[in-house]
Amino acid sequence: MSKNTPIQSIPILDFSLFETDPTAFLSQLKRASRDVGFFYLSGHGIPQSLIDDVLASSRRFFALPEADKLEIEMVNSPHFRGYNRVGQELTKGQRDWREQIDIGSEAPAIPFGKDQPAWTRLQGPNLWPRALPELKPILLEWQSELTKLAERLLKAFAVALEQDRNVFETIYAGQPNHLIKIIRYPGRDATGSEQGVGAHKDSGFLTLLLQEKQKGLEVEAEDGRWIEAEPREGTFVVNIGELLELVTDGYLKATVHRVVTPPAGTDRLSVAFFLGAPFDAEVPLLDLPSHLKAQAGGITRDPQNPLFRNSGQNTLKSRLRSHPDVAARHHADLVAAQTRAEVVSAA
Ligand SMILES: O=C(O)CCC(=O)C(=O)O
Ligand SMILES: [Fe+2]
Repeated sequence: MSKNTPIQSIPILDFSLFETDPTAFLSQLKRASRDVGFFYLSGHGIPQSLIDDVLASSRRFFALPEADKLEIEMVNSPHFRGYNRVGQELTKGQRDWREQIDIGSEAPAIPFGKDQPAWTRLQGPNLWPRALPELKPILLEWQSELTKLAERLLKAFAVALEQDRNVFETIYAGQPNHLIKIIRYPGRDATGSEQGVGAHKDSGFLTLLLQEKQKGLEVEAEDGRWIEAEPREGTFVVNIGELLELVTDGYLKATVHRVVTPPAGTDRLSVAFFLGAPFDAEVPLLDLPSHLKAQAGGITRDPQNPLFRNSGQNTLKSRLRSHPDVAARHHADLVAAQTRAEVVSAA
């Protein structure tokens, strides 16, 4: 961490440089993801036409009559998929003033059974709105394109960390585990609250965030100031999740961020893609070369938020906390067990 030079802004990285001048790109990547934990990514190769389709169909979904949206309400899904009304999701126990759809990997549900690990309940079908059939094909293409982009980024991280470029293969090989959230933050007049989403770190490996036009995302700097990550056309905001921090023993940084409710009379649209690890994976702890190890700060342990090396257990912990209505209706038996879980030792 560069203690002497607190960050002022979020750096912009051009991924096409990885092909033309890998040494320069990797040094920018290391710096950005170690000092800040956040960067803009341009030159990513995702077609603008697909980006436009995703944003336009997301807008059309939120404009549907409420009854059409409630048809796919998340509380109907034991797998935490579907629509949440404004104020239904919690961050650290406080309401987030946003409406959203959660879309995960498409896979058949695993029948519940005593001998199954609890995370198997996370796997299952998505809920798609009947009133907007275009959403499914567009979002499935988005899943596939963003998974490939995240895989390319993880390979760049592997090389930057002086590992075999396939060291993260367990994360993206087979059926990768990802979650898309399509989010709309209503303006202050509609919410009466500042909290679009409360301050948090992302729990997976990598997050790729598409922002429409309205700002609101803020990143916490070392000195406690909040730095705006306003939308920049043609870019994604990329940030490190807690699992990538864990596997690098804190060399890469999961940074706290939040979204502030947009001004009265406006709203804000964003589409987040979270790459996790397959639910049955144990995340690898990397053996960094000594000169990198010397700069690894260790992970931040929070007794209120234990980190598990098992990906499914980790995801389930986050989902049960964020969606108490789904937890109460479908997983009451797990809620008590959750609190007895142990903090992982990264040693
Ligand atoms: O909507 C955004 O800009 C960010 C949302 C976010 O941080 C999250 O859902 O984890
Ligand atoms: Fe986040």
